[in-house]
Amino acid sequence: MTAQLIDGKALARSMEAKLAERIRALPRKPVLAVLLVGEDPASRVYVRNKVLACERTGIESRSVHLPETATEEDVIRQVRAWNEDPTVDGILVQLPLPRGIDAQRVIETVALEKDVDGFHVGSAGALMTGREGFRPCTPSGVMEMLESIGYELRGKHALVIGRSNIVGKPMAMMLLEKDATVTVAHSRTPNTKELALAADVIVAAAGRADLVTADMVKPGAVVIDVGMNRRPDGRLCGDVADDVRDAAGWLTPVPGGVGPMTIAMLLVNTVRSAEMRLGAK
Ligand SMILES: Nc1nc2c(c(=O)[nH]1)N[C@@H](CN(C=O)c1ccc(C(=O)N[C@@H](CCC(=O)O)C(=O)O)cc1)CN2
Repeated sequence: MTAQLIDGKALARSMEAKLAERIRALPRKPVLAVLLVGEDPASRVYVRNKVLACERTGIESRSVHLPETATEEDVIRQVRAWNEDPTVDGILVQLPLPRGIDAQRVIETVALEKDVDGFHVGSAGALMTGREGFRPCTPSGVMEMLESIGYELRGKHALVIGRSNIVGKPMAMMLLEKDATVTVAHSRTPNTKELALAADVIVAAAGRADLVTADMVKPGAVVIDVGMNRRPDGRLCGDVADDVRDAAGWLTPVPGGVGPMTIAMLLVNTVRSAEMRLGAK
């Protein structure tokens, strides 16, 4: 069996086109404020891709780039300024932040109604209790990808590998909300292979190349690769080994899978925030 690929880039582009239409119906462009701190090369790429996606869709992005030497107070001052600016609909602080800056404190400073990353504890609580709120972009993108193939999660066994606040935990909540039976494995889980072999859906989000191999995958399973790693030769790869193509039924590629969908969902959240602020929804 060769897995069918779920093309995240194509799905993201079709979502952008629909968003562009919604934006044209608004009295002004939605505004996304983007804060990058330091010189992390990957973060620079992601922020650039977000700004480009905003341009394609008709969202105004306002970027601020603070130096590596910026203090936590510098970062918080910038976030507070955007909180108070009524023309800003969404605030994004690119992670990771440089060492010495308490990322959680910065995230909690973002006004809940502008938390388009969905990382604020209030947004996390809303997700946990099934209430309305902004949801983290990567797991939301994964849910869109599953929906795009018409996958019915009810009663299925889903394994999430990774327990981060921005992917693993919210991913588990969203799968649970759709009536999947969810297991979360992590670095201390002794029997990840056994759990994976029993899973209909595997979401690999541990940040380790080749973590999921073909011998861990039930034939026909859906395998979602959230990993973003670099091989020693510089090539980008996910957490899922190449040979999984021969075992899975569906597979997301890296690049061109979950990454572009993460950005698309950020745009969705930003447009939704603008619509709420402008009374359009
Ligand atoms: N504030 C946030 N910080 C981080 C988030 C986030 O959702 N919000 N998630 C990750 C990084 N991330 C988004 O910022 C992200 C990662 C990868 C991609 C992407 O499109 N990747 C491309 C390949 C890009 C490349 O060439 O390197 C792909 O997969 O095709 C988008 C967003 C951590 N930080």
